[in-house]
Amino acid sequence: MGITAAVAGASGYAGGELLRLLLSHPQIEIGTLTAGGNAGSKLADHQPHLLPLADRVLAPTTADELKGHDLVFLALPHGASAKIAAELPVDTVVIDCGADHRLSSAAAWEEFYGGEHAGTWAYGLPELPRAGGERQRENLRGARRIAVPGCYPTASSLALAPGFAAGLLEGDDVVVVAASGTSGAGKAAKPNLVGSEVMGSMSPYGVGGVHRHTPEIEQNLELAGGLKVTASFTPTLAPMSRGILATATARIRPGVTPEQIREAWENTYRDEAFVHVLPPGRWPRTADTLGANTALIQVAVDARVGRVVAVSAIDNLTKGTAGGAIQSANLALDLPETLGLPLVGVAP
Ligand SMILES: NC(=O)C1=CN([C@@H]2O[C@H](COP(=O)(O)OP(=O)(O)OC[C@H]3O[C@@H](n4cnc5c(N)ncnc54)[C@H](OP(=O)(O)O)[C@@H]3O)[C@@H](O)[C@H]2O)C=CC1
Ligand SMILES: CC(=O)N[C@@H](CCC(=O)OP(=O)(O)O)C(=O)O
Repeated sequence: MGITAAVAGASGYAGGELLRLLLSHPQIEIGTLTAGGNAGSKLADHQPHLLPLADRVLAPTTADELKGHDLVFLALPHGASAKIAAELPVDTVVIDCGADHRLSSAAAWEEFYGGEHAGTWAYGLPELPRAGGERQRENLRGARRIAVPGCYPTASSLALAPGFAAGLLEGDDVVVVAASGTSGAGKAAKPNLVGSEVMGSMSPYGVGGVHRHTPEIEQNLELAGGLKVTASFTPTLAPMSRGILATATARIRPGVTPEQIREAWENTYRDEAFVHVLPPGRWPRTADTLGANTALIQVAVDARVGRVVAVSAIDNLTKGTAGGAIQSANLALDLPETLGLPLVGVAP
């Protein structure tokens, strides 16, 4: 028998995207599917696009239901995964799409999320360069507990990490402004997310350094550069269902040339299957990443102000959640990292 995977939170957006991708994964069989209040209903009531699984009945989200699989994906709200994971066998590969285990600093957790920190797991962003030359993927091979990054940190960290890894940027003045599609907020209805409020309008939220992805972006850039990073992060909501466009800037160190910047970005991702630095003059668009496990990146030097401007586009549900989760699962299970993951999106 092949590798079996359970998906907790199968009725949600992240769970639905996990299942869409797992349905075409050649080595993973889909096992138990669970939900919260919707346990007992059929998957088709929540994910009508997943026809091959339409008649599957959602089980309650308990460790007993999830046990007995090689792999468990948790696509649950923050705070729900730590308890479940603690009850699963230590040799089960558990991939948490939520935030509970992303941060290494308990103080940062308490400041931005509140409550007790549940502990730190291997961070699931394989392409992240680390000071010293390694990639984060080295920490994911054979791992049994993996924390999937937040969608904004995936886009923002991949955008700026090459400059930090090459020692070309100052860490004290990072600014990130990013726009997200509404699926980033999950399925639960929220008054500011109904169509009539979102259509034809863009709006900021979490302004003033309070969004909980801020310490995660800083943590990643610190790993890449080996120096302290402080970032100002502002998220905005865009009238689209999927996609993130992050514009990230930082001060360039004295004496660094535009050629060094270009070379650092191109060298960092030259051998990566999913992360692409576009040719000069072409800019990332969210539409070009839809449904694909890709991150598209471009970088420019704003010489007047001595800053680098890096832009990245991802699909928040694919590379930003479910695709990234499966990429990390492949590494944990010693499968080819790209197995079952789409490089090609849908257009227009
Ligand atoms: N959406 C995105 O772009 C991203 C999401 N994530 C993370 O993925 C996780 C899931 O997000 P998303 O799919 O968007 O959220 P949704 O609100 O769309 O789905 C949440 C899922 O969790 C289930 N659930 C809710 N409460 C409980 C509970 N108390 N116990 C058990 N199951 C419960 C829901 O079941 P039911 O239908 O029964 O309520 C549903 O299946 C979150 O941690 C989120 O932060 C990470 C990166 C990006
Ligand atoms: C548009 C929108 O609301 N997006 C979510 C981020 C989604 C995501 O990556 O995050 P978590 O796994 O950390 O929840 C937000 O800003 O809270």
